[in-house]
Amino acid sequence: MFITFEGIDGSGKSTQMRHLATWLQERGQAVETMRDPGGTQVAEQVRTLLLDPTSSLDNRTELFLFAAARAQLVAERIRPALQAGRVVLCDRFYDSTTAYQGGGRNTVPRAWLHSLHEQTTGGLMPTRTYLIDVPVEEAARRRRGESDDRMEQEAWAFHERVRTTYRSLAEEEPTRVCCIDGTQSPVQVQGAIRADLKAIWPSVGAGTPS
Ligand SMILES: Nc1ncnc2c1ncn2[C@@H]1O[C@H](COP(=O)(O)OP(=O)(O)OP(=O)(O)O)[C@@H](O)[C@H]1O
Ligand SMILES: Cc1cn([C@H]2C[C@H](O)[C@@H](COP(=O)(O)O)O2)c(=O)[nH]c1=O
Repeated sequence: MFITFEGIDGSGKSTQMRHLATWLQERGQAVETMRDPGGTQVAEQVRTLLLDPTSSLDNRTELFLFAAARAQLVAERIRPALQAGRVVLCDRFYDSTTAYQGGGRNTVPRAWLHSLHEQTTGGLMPTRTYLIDVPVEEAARRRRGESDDRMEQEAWAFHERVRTTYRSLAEEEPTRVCCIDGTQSPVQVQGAIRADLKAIWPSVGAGTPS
């Protein structure tokens, strides 16, 4: 089972992934958590370059660096973990490229992004994706006081385009992308995620409740 968490910066997806990992582990599942970009030595180095506010990157360079980090993460960690029967939880994945480099920057057409993903990862897609949807204002409020990485310094309109693209992905792929109202309390958001997961994976809810 491969589950990803998506949303604009500050939406609360990392918080939700942490809580879901704990819940699954309490139910006896072998869980591996990771983040994209990152999760391997090489991909963490690429992440540092990508998110450094002083990095001046051409849009195409940025796209290829995200794709390179993901290729490494898939080869080194995600595929081996899935093959070993573990549950993989990943903070962001390919949908982030569609939303940020596609919707946000309009770097290259969507079909081109798909074929880059096919070539670099074999087209691996999550079983289920939780899109934590919050308005841009709310996400900015939640991020206040935290260090701003390069993408977070983008203009308001950029983040609006990213959010719009995410929401359209949820409409286009309702069997994979589950859009959750992220303005609710963390407990309520987690409840919605667990309810959805139990519906698509009934045996997971049968474990000892926390
Ligand atoms: N449902 C919520 N309501 C209010 N605050 C929240 C909620 N979920 C998370 N937060 C707070 O918002 C901030 C951002 O949360 P988190 O780090 O989980 O978001 P994120 O989407 O992973 O952010 P980023 O993409 O910037 O890493 C944290 O201070 C967190 O405690
Ligand atoms: C995978 C991926 C990520 N991004 C952006 C989205 C965020 O601004 C950062 C990652 O930071 P986070 O704290 O881990 O959320 O990178 C992107 O633009 N394209 C991608 O493919």
